[in-house]
Amino acid sequence: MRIIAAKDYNDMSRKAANIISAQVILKPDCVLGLATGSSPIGTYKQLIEWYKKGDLDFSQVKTANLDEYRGLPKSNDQSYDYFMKDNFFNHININFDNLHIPDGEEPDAEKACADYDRIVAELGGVDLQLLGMGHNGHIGFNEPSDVFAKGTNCVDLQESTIEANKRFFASIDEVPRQAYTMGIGTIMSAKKILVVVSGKDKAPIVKKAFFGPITPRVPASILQLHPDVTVIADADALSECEL
Ligand SMILES: N[C@@H]1[C@@H](O)[C@H](O)[C@@H](COP(=O)(O)O)O[C@@H]1O
Repeated sequence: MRIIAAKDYNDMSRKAANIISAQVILKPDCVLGLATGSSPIGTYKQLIEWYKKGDLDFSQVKTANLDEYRGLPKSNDQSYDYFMKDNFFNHININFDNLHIPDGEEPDAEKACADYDRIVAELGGVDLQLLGMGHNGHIGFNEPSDVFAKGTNCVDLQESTIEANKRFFASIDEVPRQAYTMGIGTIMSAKKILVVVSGKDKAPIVKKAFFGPITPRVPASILQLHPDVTVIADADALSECEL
């Protein structure tokens, strides 16, 4: 695991965008695993800027997103489908047929999860997986648990996650209670993983996840076992670690 110290959120975002750009330049038809949340927004902004300058071509890139709220229509501005279009896909020359996100509108959880596992398998796996991390160490929406989930699964969101995400909804009652998420097994099978993390509020979990014991109680801790993980964290997020 490489831990790269960034000065601040913008520096973290530029460094992460550089790594994604290199992936797209080296393999124009790569499969990017993408994430939502506030952590990767700056990375997407930077990639859009470089695309607009003519430095990047996404026309052959395929994507697979980590997760989606169960039961939220795609048209809802808090769905991850909407988020990805709004923050990234609508601004680059990506082919919309090549975009994949778990189907939050599919009420049959077993079907939604099996379909998504099949889609990711058909893509031939993920070349570069971008990840943020929740305050409890969740990746995608894989919440702390007794086991590491292998494939796509339907999760009950923890109170702390609902609390953290309520800022995006009109009220806490509107935050969905469940989500479909790519499993830890699938995340771990990505060829490369890039984690972006920033802010003082993430400092305790950064220490636990990347320097503590590997346990499903801190889902991101399993990344310590992956052969090619780069964590880009800003000074605040690293403030409790001795590097
Ligand atoms: N499902 C997403 C995760 O993929 C994301 O990593 C996490 C952290 O979000 P933020 O980057 O806003 O702290 O939030 C959500 O719960």
